[in-house]
Amino acid sequence: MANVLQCDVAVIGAGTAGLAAERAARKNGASTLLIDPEFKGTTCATVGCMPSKLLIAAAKEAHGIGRAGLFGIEVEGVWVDGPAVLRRVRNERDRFARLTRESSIGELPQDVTIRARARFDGPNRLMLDDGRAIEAHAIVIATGSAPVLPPPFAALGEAALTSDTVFELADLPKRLAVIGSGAIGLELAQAFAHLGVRVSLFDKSRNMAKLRCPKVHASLREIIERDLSLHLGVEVSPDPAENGVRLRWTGDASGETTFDKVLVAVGRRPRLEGLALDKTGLELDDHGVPLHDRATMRCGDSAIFLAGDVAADLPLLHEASHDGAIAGRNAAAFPAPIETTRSTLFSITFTDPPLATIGEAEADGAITGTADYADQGRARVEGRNEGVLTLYAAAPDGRLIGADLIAPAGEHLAHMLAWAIQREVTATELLEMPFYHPTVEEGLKHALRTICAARPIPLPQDQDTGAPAGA
Ligand SMILES: Cc1cc2nc3c(=O)[nH]c(=O)nc-3n(C[C@H](O)[C@H](O)[C@H](O)COP(=O)(O)OP(=O)(O)OC[C@H]3O[C@@H](n4cnc5c(N)ncnc54)[C@H](O)[C@@H]3O)c2cc1C
Ligand SMILES: NC(=O)c1ccc[n+]([C@@H]2O[C@H](COP(=O)([O-])OP(=O)(O)OC[C@H]3O[C@@H](n4cnc5c(N)ncnc54)[C@H](O)[C@@H]3O)[C@@H](O)[C@H]2O)c1
Repeated sequence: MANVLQCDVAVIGAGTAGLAAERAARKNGASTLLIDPEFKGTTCATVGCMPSKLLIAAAKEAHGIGRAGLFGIEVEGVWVDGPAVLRRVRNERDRFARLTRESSIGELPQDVTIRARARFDGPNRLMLDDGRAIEAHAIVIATGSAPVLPPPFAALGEAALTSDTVFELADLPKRLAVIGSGAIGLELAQAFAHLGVRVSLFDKSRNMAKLRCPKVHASLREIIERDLSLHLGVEVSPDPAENGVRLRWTGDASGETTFDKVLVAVGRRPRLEGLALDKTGLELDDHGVPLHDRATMRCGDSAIFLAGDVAADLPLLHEASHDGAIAGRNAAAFPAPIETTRSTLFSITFTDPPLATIGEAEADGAITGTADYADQGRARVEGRNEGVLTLYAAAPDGRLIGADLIAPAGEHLAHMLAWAIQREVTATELLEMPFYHPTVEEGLKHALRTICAARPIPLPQDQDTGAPAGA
């Protein structure tokens, strides 16, 4: 039996979710094993959040210099050193990955980490690719997700990039096609465009980033079309060409052009292949993902839990980390279920300006209020006067339930709104809060007052209903 390891909780996958699950299970008194073939650091640090934000940071600097003329500042002789930009992205990325390995992974107790690939051999038993087996009281699956690369793009070889390979480029391409206008497509297409790459962005859908508010979508479209060539509602087919790729598109528009590289950002699939889920007896949904309860992350009435992107609920970093904490705690407490209230749904896409979707858009009798940032005081001062914010509130009291926005300082506005929505604050109550002048937060007042006027809901007593210059 030397080749059979025993533990209370086995966690498959040492990404953000798996590390959180192992930590939570151990903190709750369980003996744990954490299995990963590589332990190379998380997707976030190696090929996800951090390298993408590093590229965006470089793009922001380059774009800022281009805007200096607006303020009467002339800058000459500027050029983008592509290899240097990408070197910094990789150097900083490698530092984040190393710190993750040294702290989150390196400081785990001895004998917790198992360097192997796992698959199920029964609901409580795993087989490892090194020949060993693990028997566990409960098991957490935290194997993450991988980019989808449809066969016609896979056939292009090195000319087709995904988020796994794009940060390895030695230099910026001259002409780049980006397929998919979700979070990855929008962020990277705009960043490359701001770094001087000629970018075309394609999507088969007419709606970018699954946006709910048509006004916010129209504003996003206007902003994106300033930077690059946008083709929505098209089917794209690629062919290899000398030194690149020939793309043809048909649908709402048609055309063909040659690009040096194609970045494919058409979504990510949960990494479930090779896990032999058939040995678990779990019920799967249409996409092969085990049915599970987001309040406990437990799959049916089994001792198996999901955490992170593999659950395919909300493939976001803070959700992966929360999933892991919930799954690990519940796995340690198994079979006693501990229900957790999930936080307000919330995603930010780091375009310039940032785009965010928060909470719910629709409810019976939902009221909306919109703020336009095209002429908002502080936004105009900064030369960043563009964007739209739509707030959703529930009848009858104007409780805030959601928002869609693309706005200057949008990531900060989005946090403030997500926190207010989670606290079930009403439009009246938010208007009672102090608003400093001149700030982009003042732009919210118009949307909040529109919501109050729509019902009508009382405006706060003793508050001026006017507006200071440009607010
Ligand atoms: C380009 C990009 C940008 C992003 N930007 C953001 C952002 O700005 N903000 C945000 O919130 N989110 C962002 N995300 C999403 C975020 O990175 C993910 O939601 C998060 O990293 C998922 O973590 P995870 O633990 O589920 O998966 P991972 O970190 O991928 O961990 C899964 C682990 O499982 C291991 N594994 C797989 N199969 C097995 C097996 N059979 N046996 C053992 N181990 C296995 C893998 O080796 C891996 O270590 C971005 C993603 C991408 C791709
Ligand atoms: N800032 C962030 O939080 C951030 C950043 C990057 C990624 N992420 C996470 O990573 C996930 C994956 O990102 P993503 O952008 O790859 O996926 P996505 O699901 O967000 O968007 C994919 C897009 O590709 C389009 N598409 C699909 N097939 C296509 C085809 N054949 N031709 C043309 N268009 C096609 C879809 O219509 C959709 O608009 C996101 O859902 C997000 O959760 C988050």
